[in-house]
Amino acid sequence: MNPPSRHGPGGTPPPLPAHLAAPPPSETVFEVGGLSVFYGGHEAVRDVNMNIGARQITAMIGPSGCGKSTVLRCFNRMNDLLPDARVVGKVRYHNEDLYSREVDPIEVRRRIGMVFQKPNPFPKSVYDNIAYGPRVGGFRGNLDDLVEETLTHAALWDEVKDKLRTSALALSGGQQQRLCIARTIAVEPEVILMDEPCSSLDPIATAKIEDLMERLAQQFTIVVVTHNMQQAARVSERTAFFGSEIDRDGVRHGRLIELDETGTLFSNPSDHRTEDYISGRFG
Ligand SMILES: Nc1ncnc2c1ncn2[C@@H]1O[C@H](COP(=O)(O)OP(=O)(O)OP(=O)(O)O)[C@@H](O)[C@H]1O
Repeated sequence: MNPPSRHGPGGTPPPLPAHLAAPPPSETVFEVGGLSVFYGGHEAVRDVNMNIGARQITAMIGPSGCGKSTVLRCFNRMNDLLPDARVVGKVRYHNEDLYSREVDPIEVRRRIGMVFQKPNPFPKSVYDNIAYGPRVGGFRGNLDDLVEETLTHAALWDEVKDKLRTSALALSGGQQQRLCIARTIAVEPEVILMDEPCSSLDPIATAKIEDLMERLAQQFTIVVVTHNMQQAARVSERTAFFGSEIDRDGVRHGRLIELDETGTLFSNPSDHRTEDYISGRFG
């Protein structure tokens, strides 16, 4: 006997109330329009247009030198720190111009944290790596509690709870990277940018970071640059594929070729360059 249809005796779904019929509008955190970045006279990446949705992982993939890290650094104005870099176009964060004169880049980097390719803990104790940012930010609560909560959140507490006063540099590479992620979330950012966070780690340490990323994405918006396509496929909801083009005068610049839901981008890309890259024919 067939189980009773959830749609009622006729099997036809009743129409949904209007307010449920449309998918909820997803919140956009970053809106990028006509973004180009120059290093001196060299246009590293040209005319990028993309949106980043809240509380999901967006991966940026593509061959070396096509501008992924350059674009990632635009999301928290890290390119400001490079004297030669010039950013043209629009980067809006919650509908505010991130590059407006009124915006304080230090506050931008607190709200939009960054984790780098090579773990770079401060040469301080495990405890102080976490406590440093909140202390500088004037945190007035119980620091011990904050350190424990943050390390627990970063899935590191059990491994380091007896080493809180030990130098962070004595931890393994994978632990150091999770400590750097913990240090980033200790100041309660909204966004975490990750630039190839697993490239120096072994597969077990990589798996732990990927698990952590998935858990953190329930609370934080994550944008990750990765060379590892499997990693992009495993962790991200959306993937941006960057490639490059050569203009008439023979100069190469990076381009965003395609951005889509990760499943679609890998199974049914709309641009042949994406397909060539993911099938290993290029890059
Ligand atoms: N600080 C810099 N000064 C000058 N040129 C730079 C700088 N950083 C990057 N570039 C150049 O900008 C272009 C894009 O580099 P970027 O590092 O953003 O690419 P990428 O896609 O992240 O590469 P990779 O995957 O190798 O990290 C390259 O031609 C690179 O040489």
